[in-house]
Amino acid sequence: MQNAQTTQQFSQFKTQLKEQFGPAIYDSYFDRLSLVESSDEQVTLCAPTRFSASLISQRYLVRMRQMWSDSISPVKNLDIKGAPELGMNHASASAADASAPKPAARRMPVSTRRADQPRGAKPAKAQRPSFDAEGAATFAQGMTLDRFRTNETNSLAYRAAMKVLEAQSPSVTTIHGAAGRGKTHLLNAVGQEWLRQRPNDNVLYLTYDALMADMCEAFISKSYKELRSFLQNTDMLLVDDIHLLRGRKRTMEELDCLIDRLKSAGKQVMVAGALPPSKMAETGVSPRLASRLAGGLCVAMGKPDLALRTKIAKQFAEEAADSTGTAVPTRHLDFIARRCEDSVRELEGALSLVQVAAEARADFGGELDDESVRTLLSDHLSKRKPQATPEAILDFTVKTFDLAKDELMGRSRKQPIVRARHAFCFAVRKLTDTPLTAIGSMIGRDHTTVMHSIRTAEILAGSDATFGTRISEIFDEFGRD
Ligand SMILES: Nc1ncnc2c1ncn2[C@@H]1O[C@H](COP(=O)(O)OP(=O)(O)OP(=O)(O)O)[C@@H](O)[C@H]1O
Repeated sequence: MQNAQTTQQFSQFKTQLKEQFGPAIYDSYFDRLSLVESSDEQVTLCAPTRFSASLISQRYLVRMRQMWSDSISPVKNLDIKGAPELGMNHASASAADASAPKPAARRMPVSTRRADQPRGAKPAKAQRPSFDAEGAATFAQGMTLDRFRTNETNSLAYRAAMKVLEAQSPSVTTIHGAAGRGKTHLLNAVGQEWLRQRPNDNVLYLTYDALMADMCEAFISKSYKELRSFLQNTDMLLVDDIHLLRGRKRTMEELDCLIDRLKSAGKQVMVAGALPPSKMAETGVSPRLASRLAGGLCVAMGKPDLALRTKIAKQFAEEAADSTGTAVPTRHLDFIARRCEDSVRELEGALSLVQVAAEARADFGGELDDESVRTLLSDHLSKRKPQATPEAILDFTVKTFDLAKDELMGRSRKQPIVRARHAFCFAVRKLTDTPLTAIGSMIGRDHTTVMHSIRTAEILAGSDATFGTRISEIFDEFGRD
């Protein structure tokens, strides 16, 4: 903790600042300053953001240093740093021990991601902090490149991110896709990897909150010029959730100029949003900004397929097992990966719930059974069950057996194809009220063949584990357990 003397000195200093500059300037600039370090050599003050630190320094530093020396004690150097630079939470900076060693200075971006998220503990989407907390945040620790799983469904976005990191040519890269697909993760991963490779660079990670906080501050203190020069002093810019800026005319104008300037200066800019730039203007993003983005590389973050969801589920479970000692069985992971189709965030939510339930069971020496997992996730999953129609079951069956529709409907007697036909007939019969003749006509067979298929499927489901699993997958998909 600060000792009583330094606390008192700092409060005296703030009173003088108020008297000297008047309440309006005091409220805009000095009120949220806190003391980090105080010695004969050095006084360090902390402002909530790097922008406010740079603004106050440009305008008032010389006079502040003089005032400190005149009224508190002679000091060689007085500095103002943004909380992210100091690697500290501004809210806690005022309570920091002024005599404690200064945390190592880190070049941190203006970022709204909090740094204290445990690896793999929860869906890593961080809460959006308030203005006061803005300067405290940094990249989400768990959103690193090595934790980003890829396959063909997100390979375009991943490759584009690698190009940004290679920085061979100035570029503006936009990644777009629905919520929870991994755009923020990739942005955070690129920013962290960039800093790892180029530790002296200024990487600026802007989210809606961070940008609006800076814009507000610039508006209150009439300092758009300073904000501009602060933002332009960056080596690589990351902008998240750009679609949220819709309707914010002035902010979009500033951002458009910033991207233009950075691009002209040969810097890399990477942007994430819900929609492709070609559609952004329709939803209120300024046409200029949208067209600037459209002129760069635009790639979609695709919907994760089953293979990718399974990879992510395994990674999640391994990390959770490492930290808790409780491993969720693979069959539960497969079930969750099959059922959470739309977003990785939703997948992580379901995994978290099952992980906690598995840990709770383990506390009493038990294991989670299939029924418990289904019950646990029933709210979560029931709304997602597609309607069981013969056509939907046909589509899903060919996917499950990894066949083309033509093969299942054709004449081949090869075992995997015949088994897929049995599974299809069985599932349609059990899951719908479709008559045998109608099932038969879908696959070019008569009703006696369909009856035979259903009987064979019943026997195989009990005797052949692989076939049984595939039947369960079809039943899981359409909801009758
Ligand atoms: N390919 C992936 N590998 C590992 N984890 C992933 C992957 N994709 C997403 N995630 C995880 O899923 C969660 C949601 O991802 P993220 O926040 O990046 O989504 P988003 O596309 O930015 O969503 P929004 O548009 O709502 O901001 C995060 O915890 C993230 O780490």
